Amino acid sequence: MRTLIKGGTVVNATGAVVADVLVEDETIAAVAAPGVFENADKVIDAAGKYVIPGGIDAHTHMEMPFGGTFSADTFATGTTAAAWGGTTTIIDFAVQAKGTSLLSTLDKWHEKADAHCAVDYGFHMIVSDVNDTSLKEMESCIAAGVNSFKMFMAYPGVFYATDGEILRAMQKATDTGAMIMMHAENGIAIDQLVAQAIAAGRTDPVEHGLTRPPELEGEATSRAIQLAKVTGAPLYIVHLSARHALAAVAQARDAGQNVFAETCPQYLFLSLDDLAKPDFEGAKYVASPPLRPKDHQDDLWRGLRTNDLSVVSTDHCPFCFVEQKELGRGDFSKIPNGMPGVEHRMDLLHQGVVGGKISLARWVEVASTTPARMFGLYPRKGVIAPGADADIVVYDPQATTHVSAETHHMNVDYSAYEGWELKGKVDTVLSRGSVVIAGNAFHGREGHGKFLSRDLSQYLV
Ligand SMILES: NC(=O)NCCC(=O)O
Ligand SMILES: [Zn+2]
Ligand SMILES: [Zn+2]
Repeated sequence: MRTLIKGGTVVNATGAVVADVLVEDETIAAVAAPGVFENADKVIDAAGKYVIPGGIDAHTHMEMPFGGTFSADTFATGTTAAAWGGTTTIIDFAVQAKGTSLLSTLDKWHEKADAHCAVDYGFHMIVSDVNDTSLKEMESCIAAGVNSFKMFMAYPGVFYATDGEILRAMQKATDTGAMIMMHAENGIAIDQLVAQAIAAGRTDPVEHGLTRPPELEGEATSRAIQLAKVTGAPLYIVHLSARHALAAVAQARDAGQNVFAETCPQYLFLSLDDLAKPDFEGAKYVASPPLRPKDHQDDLWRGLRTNDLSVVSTDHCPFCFVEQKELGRGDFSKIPNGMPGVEHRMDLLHQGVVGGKISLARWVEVASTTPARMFGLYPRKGVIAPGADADIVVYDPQATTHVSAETHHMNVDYSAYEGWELKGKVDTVLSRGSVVIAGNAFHGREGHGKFLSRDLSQYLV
């Protein structure tokens, strides 16, 4: 099957050029000057549109157990929503429960995801129980294509790891060539602030933000960086939200350390003001780290330009407002942490292009190319080039995306961006050569997505 994507502006992380893209079966066969290829089984007219590598969302949580409930998207609904939004690969987190093994956890996540995903997917592993067995099992995870391990300096009693445990896991990562991903917030100090707020009767959602001050994200980020330096492990700070943490990352990078960081659209576009919305509405915006005062946003956009922030992922972790966020009415600490977003990352980031905050090429780089490189998928993913998987988005920069819970495809009853009109729209999406989105129709299928066994030899970008 030959598909020709004709006359679009092909945008890679290296720049843009008007070209035709020839797809043969699941793979990009050639990129050439317009008109070079004549015969194809199917022609997609991309004139006036961008032709970009499919988005890679390196941080999602489908069906994730949290706070006595599960995030609301299944792998089927979440990857379908991802496809609608131009994301053709997700990397989700398998979550080790304390007292269980990493390998049984991995089996469990395969059971949830295999044969259900609409686009390709991989896993990171959350290590919440560091001991001799689980450290040894990290090697088996790597052999099974999972070579990035998330640890938590937050959530004491749940996912929290002590500095000693982190140090041991980092040593293992250094020995095996794995990546440590860090949720960097000082959970011990935060828990005290949370208890004090509840005791004082301060129970509204905004307290979630006020009890997790940016200094405690900055402190934990610095501590993680020092532990990584001592052990020699590469470190990837997830969902960085605050300028304090960004400064620590920038300093380490300037000093030549292999420290990387991602931020998320919610930290670029939303703020503590959203958490402060009345009538419990702020619960929709409870995620950790919390939304910050608006003046952090300019620093994050600058970090994206300077590459101190290398990736934008969503941390998609949806909980329904009516039935799930409700668990924390009267006690903000019981609101399930997480926000929906997998469907709108590409469009939201495109607003950064429209507003002159990042270039077109940088949009593609932070949303697709760098996550591919960082997590061992490049050049199979993250680039429009011969030999790459034909994961391609035809993006119309002139059309408008209207965001609403009434029309989105995520399995959640609200949108954090309700009513926003975004400039630009996903027009057509190919996943390994198959058209999964065309105009306003979904042509994909549950089970089309394949598990991606990843190799981290490319992580130093
Ligand atoms: N971020 C969040 O609030 N929920 C998802 C779990 C995590 O990434 O820490
Ligand atoms: Zn986290
Ligand atoms: Zn997360």
